[in-house]
Amino acid sequence: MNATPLLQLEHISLSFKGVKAITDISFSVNEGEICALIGPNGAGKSSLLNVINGVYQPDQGTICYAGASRHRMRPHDAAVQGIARTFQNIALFKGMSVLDNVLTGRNLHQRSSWVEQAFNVGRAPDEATEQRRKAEQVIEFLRIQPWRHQLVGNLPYGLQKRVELARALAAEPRLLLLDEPMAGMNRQEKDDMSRFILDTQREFGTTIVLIEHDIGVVMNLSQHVVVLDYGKKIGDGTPEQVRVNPDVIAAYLGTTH
Ligand SMILES: Nc1ncnc2c1ncn2[C@@H]1O[C@H](COP(=O)(O)OP(=O)(O)OP(=O)(O)O)[C@@H](O)[C@H]1O
Repeated sequence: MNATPLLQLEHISLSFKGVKAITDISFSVNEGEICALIGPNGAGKSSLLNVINGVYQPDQGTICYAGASRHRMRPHDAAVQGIARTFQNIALFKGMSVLDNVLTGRNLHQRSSWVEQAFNVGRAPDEATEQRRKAEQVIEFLRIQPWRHQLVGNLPYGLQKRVELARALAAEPRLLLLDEPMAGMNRQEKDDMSRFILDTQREFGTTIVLIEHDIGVVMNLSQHVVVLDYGKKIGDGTPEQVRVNPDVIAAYLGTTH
């Protein structure tokens, strides 16, 4: 991991029809680190991820990603520049196989035209082989080979979450945004997912920003924790620093969620 920020949010504010969801939030995420966003329900965590990948346009503030500053990031530019994400509610094609879902993560790496693809000529055949090879690599990495030809909708919830991670990884992201990757999982599934997230960081050097409610998981997994409450940042530091921050204890850690 190096200490160069890959992502810097500066004075980001966001409101929905006049109701403030995020107020003046600034923090940096270093290249290669795992940064957890925590905070009670409605604190603004998902909204912040949506600002980072350009789904929401902030009212104020600047996003600096990979050295370029902008007031907003457009979703397509975010994807092209290597920002991938998963969602709180799984966003997969339930009627498609695991492999086909993972292949959709490769779309941005497609260079052949639709005509070449339709007639399987020119660049299309070689490209299809390469896309398939990359998708299979990710499937192997996340140990979902046994289910690769099964329909995603038939898989248990924990596996579907892993397929969603596979699709995001297939895009070969530089910055991976994970919105509650362990929501609804049992302890064993959470341990497995934690291991896959750590393996992703180690194997590919991916920078990861994740939202997670399980404080034990957050403390074990992340090098950096940012705490939000009512749309404001109330903590920012290492897990150890955040754990003893009185504002955080009062607002979040001291309460049952
Ligand atoms: N599309 C929207 N339209 C209107 N209000 C919204 C919208 N999205 C979020 N909000 C509001 O913004 C605030 C922050 O919501 P957000 O979903 O970002 O919080 P969160 O910390 O991710 O919560 P949770 O842990 O429950 O997912 C909440 O008050 C929410 O009701």
